[in-house]
Amino acid sequence: MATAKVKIAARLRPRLPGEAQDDAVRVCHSEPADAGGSFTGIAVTNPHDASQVFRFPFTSCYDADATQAAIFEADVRPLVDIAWGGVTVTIFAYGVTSSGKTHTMQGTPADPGVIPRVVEALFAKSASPPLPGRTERAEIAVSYIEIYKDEVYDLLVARENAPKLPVRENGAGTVFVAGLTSAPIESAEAFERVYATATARRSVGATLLNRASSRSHAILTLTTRVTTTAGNGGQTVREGKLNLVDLAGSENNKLTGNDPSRMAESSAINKSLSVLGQVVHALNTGASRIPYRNSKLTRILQDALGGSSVGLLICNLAPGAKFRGDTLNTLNFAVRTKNVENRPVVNERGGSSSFPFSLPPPCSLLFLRLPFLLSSPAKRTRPSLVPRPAARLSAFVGAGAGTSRMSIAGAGAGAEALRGTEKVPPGLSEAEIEARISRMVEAEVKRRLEEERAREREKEREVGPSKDTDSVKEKGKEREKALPPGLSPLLKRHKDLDDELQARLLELERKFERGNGSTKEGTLADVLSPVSKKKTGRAYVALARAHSEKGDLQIALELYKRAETYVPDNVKLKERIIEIEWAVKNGRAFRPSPKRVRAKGKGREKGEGGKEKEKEKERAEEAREMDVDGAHGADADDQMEVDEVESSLTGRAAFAFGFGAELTNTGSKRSLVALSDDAGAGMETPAKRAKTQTKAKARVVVIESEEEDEFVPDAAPRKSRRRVGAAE
Ligand SMILES: Nc1ncnc2c1ncn2[C@@H]1O[C@H](COP(=O)(O)OP(=O)(O)OP(=O)(O)O)[C@@H](O)[C@H]1O
Repeated sequence: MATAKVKIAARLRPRLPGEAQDDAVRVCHSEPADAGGSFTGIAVTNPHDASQVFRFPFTSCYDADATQAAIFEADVRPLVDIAWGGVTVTIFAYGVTSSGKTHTMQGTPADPGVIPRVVEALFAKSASPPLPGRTERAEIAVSYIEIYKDEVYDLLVARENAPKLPVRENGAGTVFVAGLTSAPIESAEAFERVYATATARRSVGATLLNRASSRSHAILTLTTRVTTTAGNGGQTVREGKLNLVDLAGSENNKLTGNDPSRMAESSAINKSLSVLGQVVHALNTGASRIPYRNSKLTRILQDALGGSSVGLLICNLAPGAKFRGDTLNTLNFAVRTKNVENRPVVNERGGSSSFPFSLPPPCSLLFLRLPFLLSSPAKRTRPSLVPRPAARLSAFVGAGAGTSRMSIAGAGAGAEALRGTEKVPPGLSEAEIEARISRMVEAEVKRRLEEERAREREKEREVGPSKDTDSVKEKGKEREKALPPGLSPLLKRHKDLDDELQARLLELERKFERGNGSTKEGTLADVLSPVSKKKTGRAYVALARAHSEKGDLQIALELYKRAETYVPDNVKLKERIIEIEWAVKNGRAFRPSPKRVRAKGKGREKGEGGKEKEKEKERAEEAREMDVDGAHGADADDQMEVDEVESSLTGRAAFAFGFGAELTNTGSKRSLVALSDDAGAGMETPAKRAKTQTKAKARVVVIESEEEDEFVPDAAPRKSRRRVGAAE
């Protein structure tokens, strides 16, 4: 079956009144490129080094002057034709808050966006005459949901009557929203009325960046069913679908000025976008488990990412340095999404079609005549299409016929192991089933890690004198002895790394030297708990740092990339990788690592010894600065969960970076003070925010006076750092 990659279109919105004019983000159309040839795409000046420009090549790029019609004609209309032919098409608008997603998808009555234009195009198609000798009957229906704080609501139903809808999977593996209404529409005008009423129900709120900011993800689905009757009476039915998705924007809570209730929304938005980034990352790295189930958004969009849909990602960009960090995240997400491959199928029944017929989801077949605009909602019927839990679980653990995406390292055997461990009584809720599955996976991973450790210990016993000593001190000495030359001083300096982390470092170093890490790690990372992933990522970062200190940039790069497998959302890590890649590619020395900027006079130690101590702390804390954060040890799991949530709440953590960006040098300069705008997002309580603001002020002063500081770490204080500080 043919594959189709997700297409990307990038659109830069015009400056809004009050926004500063600068060239930080530019649309380039066939501009001369350094290596000859021409470049079309988006160019962004590196926030940390004005002499570098990141280039993101895209064939479809729209600058601030581009019209809604231009985007529709070039990128959307061809997809309408495809959907009409019986294929599922998903178009989603993605970008930071206030970047123009709703403007692009919805538009205004005077300047309609993608959605009204698609509807108009569908009705134009239904009115066009069929081929000679045939008759054609077209039916179009709409459904419309919003995902608000990870709950699904039907926007075609008045909110007070709209329950949270469950997301289900049918026997064919198709994910659908159970009980969702699907309203037939007879004309573009009828659609306008339904759409206007439904859109007014969408959760919208004011933030500092957008007076009408979407607080939910909205997915409008247009289902088309075209029945063609040939002269001999033979009939074919083609059913296509257009999912038009207006995602809520990732939010930097420093810029949005969100109050606590907005922050709760923001948290849900950023979390689901983070999962979206993880899904794309998992698809790109060929992971055996794609985390679709980690959010309703990704579960519902499953078909669009790695499924049977044709996809278009409209990447909305806000102009200027203020949004530059988010713009880079958006573009890197786009670069990664560009590599996601789908396998579209044509949904056609009857006749002599040579295409495979795939069963459409039950809801889209309903074409319910809905009384929702006219009569009492109590009379509405919501057919339950919920499969029996036991059946779903058996598919989940590999018993079904090819419908399961879930597997753990080692596939079949693991599935067997899981199957044997828990029986699922009928009548369990979805949440209970999920919880059981998580427990089983965790248990299985733990078992495997223990097995692996036992094997390692066995091997060590075989090859040399026993390293099993009673005291932790002696263990440490053994490790230092076993380290490759040049690394022992590193571990000495890293006194604050706990015993477990040191063991990991050693283990990872050995694995790396043996060159057997990569493929296995890809699968391990799939199944490790978030806490374990973070610990492993942190170990890799510390090791990478050691190699970069020795000047082994290539090895350091490799190790940083491995760290990324475990912590794919870590923005600072991605930035580090980009910087080293650039240094390696251009044969340059790697820049000094980012300094932790401290307020003058606070915690700063004088003299050479003080400086050295400070430097050591910086080295030891790099893993934490990389946001591979958290306290150490078994008792720290809660803390790490908190840190993980905090990290996912920052808009910057929400996206998976890719490395499609091409870096070039320019001679442009910019003010270092402006970095404070890009310094990253933090999701803070009011008390924490007050502290952060105080720190941020101090930081700006330091930046002005320390010209060599190019890197500003997140200002938000982290509990793990405080804990380390207390131990020092
Ligand atoms: N291409 C454009 N031309 C003119 N105005 C635009 C354009 N794109 C966006 N805008 C304006 O920018 C503002 C923010 O746009 P919009 O609400 O579409 O952003 P958004 O990405 O949907 O934000 P959020 O995620 O907060 O909902 C609006 O006032 C909108 O009218």
